[in-house]
Amino acid sequence: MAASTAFAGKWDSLPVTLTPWILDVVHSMGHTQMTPVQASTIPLFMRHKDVVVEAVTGSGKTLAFVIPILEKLIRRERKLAKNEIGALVISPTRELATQIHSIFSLFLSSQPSPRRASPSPDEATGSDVQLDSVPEHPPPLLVISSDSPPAEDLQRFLSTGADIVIGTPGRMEEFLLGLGKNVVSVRELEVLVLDEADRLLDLGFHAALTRILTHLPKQRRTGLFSATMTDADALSELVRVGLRNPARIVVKVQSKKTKGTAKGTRELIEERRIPANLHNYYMSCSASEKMLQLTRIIRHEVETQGSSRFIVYFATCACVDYFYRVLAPLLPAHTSLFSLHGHLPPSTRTKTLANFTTSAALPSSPSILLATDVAARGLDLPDVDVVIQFDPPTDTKSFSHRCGRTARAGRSGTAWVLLVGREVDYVEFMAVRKIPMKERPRFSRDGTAVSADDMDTDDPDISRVLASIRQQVLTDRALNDKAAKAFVSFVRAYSKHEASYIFRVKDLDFVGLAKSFGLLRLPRMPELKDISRDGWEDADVDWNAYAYADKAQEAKRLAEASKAAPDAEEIRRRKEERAEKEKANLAWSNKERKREERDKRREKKARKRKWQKMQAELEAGTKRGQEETGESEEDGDDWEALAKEERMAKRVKKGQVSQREFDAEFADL
Ligand SMILES: Nc1ncnc2c1ncn2[C@@H]1O[C@H](COP(=O)(O)OP(=O)(O)OP(=O)(O)O)[C@@H](O)[C@H]1O
Repeated sequence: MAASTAFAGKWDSLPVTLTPWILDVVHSMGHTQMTPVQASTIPLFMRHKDVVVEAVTGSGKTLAFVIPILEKLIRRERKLAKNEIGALVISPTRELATQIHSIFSLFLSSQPSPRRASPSPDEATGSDVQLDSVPEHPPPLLVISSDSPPAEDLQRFLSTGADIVIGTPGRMEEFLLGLGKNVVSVRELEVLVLDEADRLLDLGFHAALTRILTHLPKQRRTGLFSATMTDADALSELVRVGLRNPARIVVKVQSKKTKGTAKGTRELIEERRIPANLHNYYMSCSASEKMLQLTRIIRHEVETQGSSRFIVYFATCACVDYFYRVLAPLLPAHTSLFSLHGHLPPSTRTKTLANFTTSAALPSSPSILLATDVAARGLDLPDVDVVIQFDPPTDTKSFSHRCGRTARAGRSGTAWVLLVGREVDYVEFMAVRKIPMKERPRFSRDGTAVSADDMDTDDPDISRVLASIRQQVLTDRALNDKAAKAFVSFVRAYSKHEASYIFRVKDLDFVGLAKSFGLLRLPRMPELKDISRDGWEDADVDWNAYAYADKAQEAKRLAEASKAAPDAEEIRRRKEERAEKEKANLAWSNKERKREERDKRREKKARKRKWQKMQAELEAGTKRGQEETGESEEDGDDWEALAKEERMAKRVKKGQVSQREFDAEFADL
């Protein structure tokens, strides 16, 4: 079905009636009307239909499955036993699972206290009547890879008797089929939801999901949700094995576009896979200018748009880790920086997200989260004004998910992506996928646009940025390690781009890129072996004296350096050792060569013997063939092949065919 992003009516217009306290919670969230995806999905999912739901980011998909799950469990005739679960939600990241868990918790903590129909005679006479304070529906359980062991999931389950379990695939499998196999009963399971289903498959959880699906009862309802539900083979396979005759719900966004013609302007309706209120921009600049333009976009957004909360996406964990350490002096004063990536411990990730979400971001004191794709999907971070993709994502679907962290639930937002050189072809690539982008020119120092003609003029601020980053790197050798690691990881990630005909390592401007990273020298890596180093200058560094800020790390470096510095005797010994090794290698390779030659000779002899034997058999067989009848087709083929071989052997003898051609033809005989 197609729908606009406008709201789709009040909650009481649903063809199914929601439980009053559920409706109260929805209203208390400030949601007076349903979004289109909620209006389409809730009645179907509540009415025992499997669903595959694709709707743009920030369109309210979470409530579209949370409400039906709660309604189904509330309406059960028999209460679930303590070891039974009624619903499962699986999501690809712990952050997203935690967010979904908190929404279920909000609902379940708002359920009315259970009342007994009439007090028992004892209670009626007693003055201190004890009402049952245990809620009818226990709080949900979260099972994610975290700092606690899987056994604790089970302990918490047994103590709360949760009906709804939310988790990541690996930990969920452990909970249901590993440690919890004989404890957790899925007999009564009514609903399974796979949130960000396509991502679950991209991350390689197909096998784990299939094992979980097979373990669950068949009469359950299943829902698949995502903003990018492509018809990938794996997804179709999942739908085939996990869903029964599902309803496919696709909520499309339509936006108006004015087109100028000779006769005036015309309004066109454009279908897009990003929110209608998202301003989606791209900027084309050189590699060395990327960092400078990033800082100028932020400044522009803060000063002219009043933006205060940003997410900046980088290609790898190492890039986030490094730029988090060196970016601050280039940003507006009083900026709070946060970093989030998959190599951080779970507890740090949780804390960072909480701090970013609650930081008092104002244009006078902006908050910027530097992140990898771990923060691309599903996260509902409030009031994100701007998303900047410093590096376009390797997975093309991530593009719309990253942009979708802003412009959520009808709010407006802005997204930028920085593209270098032929990467601008990405604009067309995304347009075909209904993700349109508008070009924005580069910013000059005073914040005005730089015309495309000035593209090649080197901005003096590029070297200022480079100098500023280098200056910081020089204060701590650890930063140099991080810079090199980030650079190498960037190049490696670049080679894995899905749109590989656009993002080609061989097109990378390594020198410009290295400048943008503020490198002190170019790292040793195969990709850089044959590049031109024009325009590159190593920083003037005394590498022996360049120290780690961390005292223990520096002491270790010095100790290793003194061990590593060889005296004359040691140099002579190493030389001899090397010569010995080379000799041994030479001897070994000679031996290897001789062995190969011997093997080849043996093979040749064996082939010859085989051929002679077959020739003899052929002669005998021809005689027999004259006496017998009814050869099988296969036998016939064999004889034919042998005859052909004999004919060809004769031609080899006459010099009409080379031995090599003969061998190639009959190599498998
Ligand atoms: N009916 C509604 N009215 C107004 N706001 C709503 C409504 N339903 C949900 N929202 C709000 O919209 C925001 C986005 O919702 P949600 O996170 O469910 O989106 P989503 O479609 O799952 O996005 P994504 O694809 O990025 O995961 C949330 O802040 C949520 O509180």
